[in-house]
Amino acid sequence: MQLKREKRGFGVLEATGLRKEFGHKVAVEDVSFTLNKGELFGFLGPNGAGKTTTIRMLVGLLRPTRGEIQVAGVDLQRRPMEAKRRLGYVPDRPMVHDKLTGREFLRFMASLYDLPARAVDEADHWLEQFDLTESADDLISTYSHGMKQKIGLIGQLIHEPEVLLLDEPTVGLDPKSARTLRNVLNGLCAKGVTVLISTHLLPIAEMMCHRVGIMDRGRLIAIGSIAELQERYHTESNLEDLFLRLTEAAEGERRT
Ligand SMILES: Nc1ncnc2c1ncn2[C@@H]1O[C@H](COP(=O)(O)OP(=O)(O)OP(=O)(O)O)[C@@H](O)[C@H]1O
Repeated sequence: MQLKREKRGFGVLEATGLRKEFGHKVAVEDVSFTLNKGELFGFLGPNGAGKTTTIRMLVGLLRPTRGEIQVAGVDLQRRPMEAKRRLGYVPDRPMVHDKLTGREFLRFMASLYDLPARAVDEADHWLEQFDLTESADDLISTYSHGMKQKIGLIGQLIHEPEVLLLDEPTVGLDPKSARTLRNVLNGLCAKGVTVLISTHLLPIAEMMCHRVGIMDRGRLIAIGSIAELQERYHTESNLEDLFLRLTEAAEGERRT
């Protein structure tokens, strides 16, 4: 399946030569990759590797110091509005408005994307799937962290993005919600949505993702399916062992 997808090679999200400097600090250095239509991509790396910085550049919240980003063929820097309509982004800390109810928040998100009011009614199935129907008319200030994560995600689904990026999406979710999230993401990919998730949960990434990319100290040090990485590094190790081996090897090379 995966090989077929890669041969088809329809790049929906393309990053070329991304670099981000914060003052003298280089947080991201020469990162390039292409994600295909319907692909579930795991973005991995130790703390401080540059994942969030890269994601924030990919969704247009941070301007790259250098490099280009194309979303479904649209240049994010030159045509930001057009590119951003095709994107959904759920940060690790939910960006939701405490003073609104869940349903009011969804109406607000629909208005940002100029969607008709019925788009919110059509989101009822998402509320149902994430067990939020009963609390949809409660103020978000009364929601738990996990509930805020879930309403934030639904707010990013109603404009039907072609590319969805989620930073640490399972943090704060109970086991049932985490499973629902996995099923929802698999369902979106089957419909052709491209999904990038950053996570430290390597068994989850191994189970869910078609390909993974491993960041370390600002650089993308490996990218491929688990089978491709095993072949490339002549091992049958699982993703956790591969991850530790690759990131420790990069550390060793820097020391020598
Ligand atoms: N606004 C900023 N100003 C200065 N340095 C920053 C800023 N944002 C990030 N950094 C630095 O850039 C590097 C990459 O950070 P980033 O948050 O992208 O890592 P990450 O891979 O998402 O880490 P984690 O897994 O811990 O969330 C870190 O060294 C961080 O301190």
